[in-house]
Amino acid sequence: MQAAAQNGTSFVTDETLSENLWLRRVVLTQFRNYERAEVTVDARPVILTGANGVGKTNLLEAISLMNPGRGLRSASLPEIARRSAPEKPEAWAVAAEVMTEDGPRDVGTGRDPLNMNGTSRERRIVRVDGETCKSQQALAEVFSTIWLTPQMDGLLRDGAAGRRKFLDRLVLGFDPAHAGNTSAYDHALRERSRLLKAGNTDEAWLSTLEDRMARHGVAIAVARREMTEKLIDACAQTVGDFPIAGLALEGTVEGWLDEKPALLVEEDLRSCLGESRSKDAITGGASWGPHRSDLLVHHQEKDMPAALCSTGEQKALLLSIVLAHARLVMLERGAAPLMLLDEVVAHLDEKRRKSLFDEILHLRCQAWMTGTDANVFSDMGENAQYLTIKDGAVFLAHTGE
Ligand SMILES: Nc1ncnc2c1ncn2[C@@H]1O[C@H](COP(=O)(O)OP(=O)(O)OP(=O)(O)O)[C@@H](O)[C@H]1O
Repeated sequence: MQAAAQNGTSFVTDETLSENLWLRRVVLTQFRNYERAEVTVDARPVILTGANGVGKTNLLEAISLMNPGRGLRSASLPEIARRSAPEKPEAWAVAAEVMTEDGPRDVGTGRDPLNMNGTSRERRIVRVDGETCKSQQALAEVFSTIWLTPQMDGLLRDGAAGRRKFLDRLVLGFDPAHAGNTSAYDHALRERSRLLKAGNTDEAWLSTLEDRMARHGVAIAVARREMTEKLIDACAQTVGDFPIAGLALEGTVEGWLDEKPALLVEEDLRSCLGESRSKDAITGGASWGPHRSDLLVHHQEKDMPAALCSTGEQKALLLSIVLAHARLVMLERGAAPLMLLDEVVAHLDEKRRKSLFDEILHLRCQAWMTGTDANVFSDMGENAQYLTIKDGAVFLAHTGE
């Protein structure tokens, strides 16, 4: 496999490249349109083609679920189960063999047939190397994944929630504990809102929840700040034909961290939450905390906020950030993250497409890329492997020219 960028200027050199990380086998059971499908591949990038609706995105979604969170569609557990009317949605599972520096690892996830209640409290099962794990964090410890999908096209234009989620996924690539902090914070925030809305003034319970929000919230803000700082440097060294994305993290808690140590910021957040109870009881949510922060993105060369850029320019900015992140993960964890690029390539012009392929090959990243037309991937030649999907089965298509 080719290991050097042809015309990129990546700061990841051949000396810093080490073992790569890749999926060798993925098995889907009762997952969306798949009754059972098995895919075995090598370390090269994977090109997935097929007609509309054959299940390309579903396969990427299955891979994305082998990470903490709700996957690339933010789906609920019952929604994913294969609907084969008149039966009701049931259990589903995804399993994979991941090749890592430490050898092959087995990861798996799915809906627990013994605990299917369809409520938000239902949790998916996570298994790593045959052991059932207490939290999804165990998945992030094995490998990290980053994705871009057509649903993310409005990410730089729409509300801040999507950008926070995007940034949190980038943080996870470095810090598996971030998954625990975000879910503990969200849980405490929801519980506090519920109590306040119900007019409950139980001081001890509210203080406990606000203490949790302060501790996990400041940990989230610290991690997001560190990630943004690293990304600012990495984005400045963009490769090939991608624009430089200027980044800034906007948020009150992040601002406090510029001025004082994390422990004092925790105290400030705790007391602000305590003081805003009556207001929050009326407005819902919480007036303070990292759930109100935003990742601001700017097109440096045009000196233009990303939201005012064209759809193609916004996509190029997002890819520029994702590639910068992959280079950072490569340097810090020794292997680039898995990349899931759904319907991304067809929308790039030829120069950018080539830059993307060069960087993917340079980083030895197993990128899974989908499209309806295999021709747009022809520059990959034999550096990639080609799969096609038909009638719920995945086949090896051809080896590229
Ligand atoms: N829970 C489910 N059970 C059965 N089928 C489902 C379920 N959820 C989605 N599907 C079906 O899976 C099919 C494949 O969807 P998917 O989004 O993966 O297609 P795709 O190949 O990416 O298509 P496109 O090229 O149009 O983006 C769709 O026809 C959809 O209706």
